[in-house]
Amino acid sequence: MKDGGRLSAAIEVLTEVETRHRPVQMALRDWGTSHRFAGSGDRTAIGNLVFDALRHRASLSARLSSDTPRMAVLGTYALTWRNGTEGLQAAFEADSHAPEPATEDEISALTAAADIVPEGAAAADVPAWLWESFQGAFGEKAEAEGQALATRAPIDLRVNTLKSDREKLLKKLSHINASASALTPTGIRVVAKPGAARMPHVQAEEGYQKGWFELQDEGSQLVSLLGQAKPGQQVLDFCAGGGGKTLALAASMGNKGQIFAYDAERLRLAPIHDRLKRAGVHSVQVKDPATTDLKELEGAMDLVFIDAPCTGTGVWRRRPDSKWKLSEKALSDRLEDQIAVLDRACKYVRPGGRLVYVTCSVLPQENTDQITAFLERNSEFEALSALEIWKQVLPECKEPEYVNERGDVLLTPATMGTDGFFAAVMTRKA
Ligand SMILES: C[S@@+](CC[C@H](N)C(=O)[O-])C[C@H]1O[C@@H](n2cnc3c(N)ncnc32)[C@H](O)[C@@H]1O
Repeated sequence: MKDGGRLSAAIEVLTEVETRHRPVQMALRDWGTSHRFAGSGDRTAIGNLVFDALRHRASLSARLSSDTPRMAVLGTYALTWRNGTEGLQAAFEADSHAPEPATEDEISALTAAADIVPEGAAAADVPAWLWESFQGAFGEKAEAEGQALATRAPIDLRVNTLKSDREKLLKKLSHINASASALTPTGIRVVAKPGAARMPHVQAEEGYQKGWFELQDEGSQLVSLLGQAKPGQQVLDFCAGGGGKTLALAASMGNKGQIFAYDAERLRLAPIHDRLKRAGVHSVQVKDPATTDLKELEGAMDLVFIDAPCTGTGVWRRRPDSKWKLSEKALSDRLEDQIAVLDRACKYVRPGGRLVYVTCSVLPQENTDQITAFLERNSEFEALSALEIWKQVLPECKEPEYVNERGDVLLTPATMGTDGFFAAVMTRKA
């Protein structure tokens, strides 16, 4: 396919996503199934156009004075991908599968857009109703933080130290331009490429199949380390889901001790069994909520790790469609979930043990405010400084820029090059 056909496909897919509210991955997959002639390069280019259009949906609408999927895709190709209106017109002319050629009005809007600088929520590509929260979190840097959340994310890998080491893996992965991560000692990064470029399929690598590494954002790796999980400890991963943090905790513990991996939704736990096997982890007991309660763990855990259900505003780079789907109702539901999870999970911490609360959100309501309210409700817990723990476990690493009075930390793409992650550490008074 040429670029004209790819533009046409991207408009079709984005229309499906926006008018029929289809999940973007599903809409892309269905398009691929009904257009079998499209090669993998075409699918990548179409996906990149759709994802980039979603990442910059608000700023494109403001700059182009149009909300249509067609203009969002044309704007992505001409402006974000820097092909210009000439490049766009050339793509129309060179391909009989191209969409309807751009009208004069469309070309003038695209030309004028180069000089239009949106402000506030639109400049930051943040939904307008969340702009106040963004400003609360970041003040003057709110626009820059929103813009960083609208960029493409790298592929981050966590070296599984139970089976491999970073030097060895970097050699094995040199053909995909993998390099050592800047912040974590066990991280490997493949930087994002622009335009229609394809990222490597790391799950096809021998090292992935053999469990030498896991796919995990560097921010997620860093907050896992703040648990300071040690060999021989008793740990409850209370919102274990697919087990990303469980695996990181097991590696920190050198496979020694016991991790109980629990999640309220048993289906979310399903992938964990294969992942544990592949990673060679044998220190984890999966606790199925349908068949077990956690009574015997009450007051007995050295560490309870809460990777809380949240709005996921910190991972908008990877899921740009979720940014525009998020509603006030969903935020208030997640806030309720977080209160329930904190109040339930804290019962399992032994006196003197630790409670770690993590979200992949940057909103103060889900982070600082949630911990302030928890500490007010539960006087037997007190805060520890996550920043001080950061300095102990990551002595070589740059420090997070956003740290609240308690020492809770917030990582962001703009400041740390990671997804957005918040972490607070507390202890049960002995
Ligand atoms: C952020 S996800 C966990 C991701 C996972 N830890 C990982 O690293 O792959 C949050 C999880 O919390 C779970 N959850 C929501 N409410 C819960 C509750 N009341 N008790 C326990 N888990 C809950 C959800 O099912 C979801 O799997």
